[in-house]
Amino acid sequence: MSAEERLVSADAGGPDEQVIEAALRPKRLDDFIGQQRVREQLSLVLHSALRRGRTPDHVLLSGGPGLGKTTLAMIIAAELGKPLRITSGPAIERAGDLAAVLSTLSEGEVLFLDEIHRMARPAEEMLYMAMEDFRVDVVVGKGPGATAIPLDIAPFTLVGATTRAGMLPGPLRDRFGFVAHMDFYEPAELEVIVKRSARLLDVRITDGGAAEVADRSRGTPRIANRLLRRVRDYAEVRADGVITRELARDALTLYEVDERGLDRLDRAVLTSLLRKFGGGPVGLSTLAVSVGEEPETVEVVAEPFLVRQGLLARTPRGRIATPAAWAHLGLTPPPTAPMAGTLFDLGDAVEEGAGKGAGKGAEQGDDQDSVIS
Ligand SMILES: Nc1ncnc2c1ncn2[C@@H]1O[C@H](COP(=O)(O)OP(=O)(O)OP(=O)(O)O)[C@@H](O)[C@H]1O
Repeated sequence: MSAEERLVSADAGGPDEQVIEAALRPKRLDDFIGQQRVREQLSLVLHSALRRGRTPDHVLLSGGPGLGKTTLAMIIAAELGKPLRITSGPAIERAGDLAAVLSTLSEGEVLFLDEIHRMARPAEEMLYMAMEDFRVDVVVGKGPGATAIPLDIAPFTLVGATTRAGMLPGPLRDRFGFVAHMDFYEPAELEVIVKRSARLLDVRITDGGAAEVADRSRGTPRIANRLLRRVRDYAEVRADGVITRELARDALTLYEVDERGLDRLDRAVLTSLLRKFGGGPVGLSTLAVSVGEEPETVEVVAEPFLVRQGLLARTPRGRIATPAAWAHLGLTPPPTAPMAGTLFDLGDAVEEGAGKGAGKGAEQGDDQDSVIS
């Protein structure tokens, strides 16, 4: 099962979903829900630049998919009253691609560079100079006869977005005057987002209905909006169109999204770990075979959320279930289960498992490169 096929995937959906997402985006900072510290800090950066009549510092937004980075980039342009140009790291394969974008920017324009960590190296170096001096060197010709022609560009604000801040080279990160880390949202914040989206989609929802959708949305607005649309379908076909808590619960049970936001794959991995392997430790490949999936799918698609929820830990000896996993699936751990009846320090287990080269004599070699995402 790929990430795109999952209702609870935080990755962007197809073109149809993107049209709906665009309609649901808050347009101004005041409408942006949650991320209070980021919002306040950003508001200061933007408004002080506006008062001074200068372009604000470049902004780096880091955080998982679907948390609102694109939305914030659009809001930044709107607050500044400037146009927004959108491109992405993978679209910039050569320095010339970047030069073409930079040289056509108008004064004060906001350039949104999504997935900035995936930009080609030579383009990255060109970007350093553009960010600092609003100038690029365009190289004409090849070999010994090549000449660098300096080209002035209009002062602009770069908004870079990345899901992997750790992969950005230091010199690039240092050129951003403001770095914002976007966290997962609290259920109460998601509840407000769900209600706002329901209003825009002309869907009737009770407080309880919104809370139920929010609780199952894995801390991510994109997932909340997607679940809301599926629950709306259910409400329209099977009921009178109003989303109550009970209806949301029934609908999401039908879509196999449980009360903590786990879906069928997550639960299959967890169930197998508990029922077939007594809670572990078990190696990634063995666990993946037991649920009929590729190891990569289990590792990339299912595990990060299970780890985040404190249900599964990656250790040098393999994957283990935490006491919370037994409780979530309503099962009693056997006395031999890892850490049964003890207080479980997830932090230690995670760190051991994540360390490079950790666990040379690990029970399952396929767990050694695991990194907690
Ligand atoms: N704080 C928020 N308030 C209301 N809606 C939000 C908020 N954050 C995100 N959304 C909604 O969630 C959806 C996804 O947001 P967005 O595209 O900005 O995420 P992203 O972080 O850029 O994702 P990706 O990394 O995949 O590009 C949009 O429909 C947006 O309206």
